[in-house]
Amino acid sequence: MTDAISTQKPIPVTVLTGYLGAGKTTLLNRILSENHGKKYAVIVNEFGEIGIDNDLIVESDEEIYEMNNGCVCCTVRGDLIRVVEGLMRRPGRFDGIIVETTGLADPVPVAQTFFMDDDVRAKTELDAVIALVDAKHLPLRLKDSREAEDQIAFADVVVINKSDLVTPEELDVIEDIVRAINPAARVYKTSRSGVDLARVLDQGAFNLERALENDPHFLEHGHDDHVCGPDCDHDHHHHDHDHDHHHDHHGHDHHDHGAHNHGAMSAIHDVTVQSVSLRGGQMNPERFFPWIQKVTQTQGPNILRLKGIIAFKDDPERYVVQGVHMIIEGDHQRPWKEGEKHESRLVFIGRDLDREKLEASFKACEAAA
Ligand SMILES: Nc1nc2c(ncn2[C@@H]2O[C@H](COP(=O)(O)OP(=O)(O)OP(=O)(O)O)[C@@H](O)[C@H]2O)c(=O)[nH]1
Repeated sequence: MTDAISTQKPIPVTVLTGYLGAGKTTLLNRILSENHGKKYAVIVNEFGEIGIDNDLIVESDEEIYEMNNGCVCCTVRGDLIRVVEGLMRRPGRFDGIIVETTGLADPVPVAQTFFMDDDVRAKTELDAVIALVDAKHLPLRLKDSREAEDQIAFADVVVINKSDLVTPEELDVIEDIVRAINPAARVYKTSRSGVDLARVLDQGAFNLERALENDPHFLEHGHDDHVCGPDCDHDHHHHDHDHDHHHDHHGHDHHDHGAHNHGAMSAIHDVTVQSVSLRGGQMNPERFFPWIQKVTQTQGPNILRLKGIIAFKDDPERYVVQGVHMIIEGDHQRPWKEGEKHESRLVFIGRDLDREKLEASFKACEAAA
């Protein structure tokens, strides 16, 4: 038995990184939907406590493991090792592992995970770190977030996404910027994360030598304080330890691998980013749509990301709303399932958000009983 495991080919691991809203889940959904004959185990990590990301992943047979209680690049790294070790105990079940990190994560510690633990190191192989870039918002991001630049710098493959939102000239400038930050990466330009999957999966692209050139301490243990600090918790302002992750949807094999965050915040991460999670009942669309328009128009610069699942009164389907700064989009997702609670959830991630005001005005969009 042990021999059977030890002679197994290492499982390739793809890390999806990229700032909030750049298109990681869109790419993940393509990987899960396209007919490539392979099975992937997916590990998702998100920022914000009410677990909406998982609801935005397409239904598939794949097993999805979520880690919501902190950022994968710091507090939940031990969890990542445990999840991967658990997966390794079931050889043959899947062909690869995909890790979708939060938009605020530093990919370096995530990549290190696959070299740190002997067991994980023996059985997995970091295949490639893929960074998604939002072509429209990159210039802004480089001004306000070190994470955005770090993600590009460390990637093996950079997918410049949302090319539909910029002119061809602007897109060329974005490509130049990306190549200046990371001359070694393979770069693709897409909309809707429509890169050929053969260009992102099974790349054998992760280059340890380059990682060591960039950071000679890459393989050293106890390296955490390099970027994150041992106590880092992005969600520090407001984490209410709401562990209700709606485990039953999609019929996925969900595992809550939440690490509990203790202690003080590291000063190195972008501590100005906070999330505000709202819950409400059934909404009146005539109130909700003008409200969300107004919020994004007036507070757009501060809203790095918004996403929600809205229950409209008398609507048999769930409505998904998503946004990055002023750009929002929404659509029906699927019918409410029998017994599923018709409630609305909305998460804002950004800076200087007025929690009380958002809460009260969201509540005011509820439909009369
Ligand atoms: N216009 C346009 N919108 C896009 C494109 N790709 C994705 N989007 C939209 O951008 C929003 C964010 O996309 P996601 O794939 O959820 O981004 P993400 O990186 O997973 O976001 P986080 O997990 O919150 O960091 C969604 O509303 C997408 O539908 C694109 O190429 N063009």
